[in-house]
Parts: sequence; structure tokens; C-alpha cells
Amino acid sequence: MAGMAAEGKIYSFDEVAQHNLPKDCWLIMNGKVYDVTAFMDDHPGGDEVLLAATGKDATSDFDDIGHSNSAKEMVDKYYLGEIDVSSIPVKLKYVPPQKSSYNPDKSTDFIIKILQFLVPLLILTLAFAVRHYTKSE
Ligand code: HEM
Repeated sequence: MAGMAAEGKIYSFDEVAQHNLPKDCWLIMNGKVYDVTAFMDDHPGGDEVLLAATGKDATSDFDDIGHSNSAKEMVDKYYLGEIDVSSIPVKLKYVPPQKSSYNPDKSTDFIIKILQFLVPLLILTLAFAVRHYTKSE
């Protein structure tokens, strides 16, 4: 909800990250801080995933599960305040090593392997067939 921004206190990342226990668990999602301590035992996904989502920006953790709309609405119940976004450690995005543009897929690879085996066999069979028919004359 747009009107809710800056409603609560602003917390630093380090302060929020200290609340990482089953009886004291804070989460950071979408720039906001949530105290989910009261929700630990009731979370359908279990308390362990909530604990594992402490000490970091858990926005993508929450989104990746595909939480229902009612789950998204529940989040507001645990709103505590805002996070000082500049205090969140920068997480470098993983950049895959540059590969050459030639990147045959596995199925092409597999067909080539089969052909390497089948073609000589085909030639051999053909050779025997030719010999058989020419000899019988
Ligand atoms: C305030 C924060 C959260 C609330 C209110 C919440 C609420 C819910 C609710 C209501 C469900 C039941 C399914 C649904 O309605 O979508 C659920 C499932 C689940 N949640 Fe959360 N959740 C929160 C945070 C998180 C976080 C940070 C994670 C970390 C990965 C997480 C992981 C899961 C998983 C794995 C399930 C699936 C359980 C299953 O279907 O087996 N949740 N959550």
C-alpha cells in the first residue's frame, strides 16, 4: 500500500539482522521490516525458512515461493517499520562466465554420437549386401 511508506521507524540492516532467533525473528521485504516472531509456529512453510530468511533482503525468497494473495495480505500484520536501504549490504549479481557463442545443445550432441556409430555400420552392411548379390550371379 503506497500510503504506508515511512509510517514506522527506520531501522538499519545490522540492527534487523540481529533478530534471527525462533523467539525473535525479523524479516526485510520490499524495503520494510517485519517482526514475524508471533507467526513462527503458524507459518505453513515452517519456522526454519523464516529463520533462514533473516539477515538479508528476503524479498525474492518470499516472492519465489509464489505466496498466495492472502499470504501477501497477512504480511501487513507483522509490519514493524522501514529499512534504511543504504545499510543493506550490496549483493553482487552472479555473472556467468563468458562462453563462446557456439553452444550445441545436448540433443544435437547425442545425435552426432549415434550417427558416428551407425554410419560405418550402414556402409559395412551395404558392402556385404553388394557382395552377396554380385557373387550369386
Ligand atoms: C511475513 C512473512 C510471511 C508470511 C505472512 C507467509 C505466509 C505464508 C502462507 C499463508 C503460506 C501458505 C501458502 C500460501 O497461502 O501461499 C506460506 C507458505 C510458504 N511459505 Fe511463507 N510467509 C512468509 C514468509 C516466508 C518466507 C520469508 C519464506 C522463505 C522462503 C517462506 C516460505 C514459504 C514456503 C516454502 C511455503 C510453502 C509451504 C508448503 O506449501 O509446503 N515464507 N507462507
